[in-house]
Amino acid sequence: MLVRALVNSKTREVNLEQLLNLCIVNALGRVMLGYRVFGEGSGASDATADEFKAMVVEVMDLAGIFNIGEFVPGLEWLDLQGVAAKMKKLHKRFDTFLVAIIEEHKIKIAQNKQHNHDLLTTLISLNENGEDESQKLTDTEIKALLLNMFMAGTDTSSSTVEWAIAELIKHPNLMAQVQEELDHVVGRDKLVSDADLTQLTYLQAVIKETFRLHPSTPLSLPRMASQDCQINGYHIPKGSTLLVNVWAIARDPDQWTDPLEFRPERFLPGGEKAHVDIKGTDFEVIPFGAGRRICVGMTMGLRMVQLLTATLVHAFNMKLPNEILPDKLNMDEAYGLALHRATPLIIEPQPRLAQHVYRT
Ligand code: HEM
Repeated sequence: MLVRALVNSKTREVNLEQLLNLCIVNALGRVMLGYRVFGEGSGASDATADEFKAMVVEVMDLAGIFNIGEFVPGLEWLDLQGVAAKMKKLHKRFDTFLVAIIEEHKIKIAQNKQHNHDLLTTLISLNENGEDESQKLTDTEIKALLLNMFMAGTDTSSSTVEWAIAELIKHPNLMAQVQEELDHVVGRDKLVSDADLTQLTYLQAVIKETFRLHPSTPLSLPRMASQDCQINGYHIPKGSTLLVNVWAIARDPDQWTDPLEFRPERFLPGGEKAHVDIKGTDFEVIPFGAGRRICVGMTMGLRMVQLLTATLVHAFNMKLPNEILPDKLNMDEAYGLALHRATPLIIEPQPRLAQHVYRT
């Protein structure tokens, strides 16, 4: 869908983030619901997709606001910035969206038309066939689970791909190395597939470096101390909210040489961090968190980011519009719970594979 949408794009300039969001929600939709959520897959603009995307972005922005009421509990009821009121409104919009999806699924199951082994079918069957009451999920719990997965999986994955592509455009020599590796491993007669990923060592290093410099949830997700404890000599009272600054940890000059430089080689054999992975066991880079509440979608998220980045770089050369030079590309970050680019990445894609590849 990604390649088709870019090749068929009516405009020369493409807003990559919008398109990536659509692809990722559709990929999550296929796992969770058994079908694509949006569009017929052509990548054409879709009002429902835009509405969903707007809701996800709004919730991330609202969650990232420094809400005075959360830090001065006496003021919470005043909702001075209107955050709670906006959240409640948004909740209603999400609820309508999800109720429609669940009802449609139930009808299909009742008519025996739901043959996929998707997550929602499993959740509904637990709801209906759970052996005792404690095993049954309510519709509210199912809605919460779906929302949790869609929310946690969409923006995080799409913004990482967008940062990876931006870094590669900014560093044409690195882009050339990734393309060379892809041409060597995959060739120019077909698209890269899931099965090729393990052989794409340089691409994997690029993705790790992207997660290091641009972790999609820079303060991870808030945790609450369940009991009084001491961390590094600091007393943490029970009930405190704790934020782990994943962004700062991965730029710590005591841990990383030239931490602000985008340098994938550090993760390659012989590099300073050759044995460091990003899956929660090496604490100097933990974009998916760590421990018992580590991201549940890590494997899928990582796979999507690798495959989408590889597909874009393999299938297209990418130019910036208006003759902007690569080294002038704006890399500023926007403020919010998720780490977005301050300005969306607009590209002019130019196909670079054999023509027949784009017709499949
Ligand atoms: C690039 C992609 C992703 C990144 C960087 C990411 C990052 C994170 C982080 C940092 C956390 C908090 C972990 C902690 O508290 O230690 C988290 C939690 C979570 N993620 Fe992801 N995530 C990604 C993709 C996904 C996907 C694709 C899904 C679903 C299919 C997903 C579902 C979740 C859920 C449900 C939680 C909450 C887990 C819990 O505490 O119960 N994530 N993610």
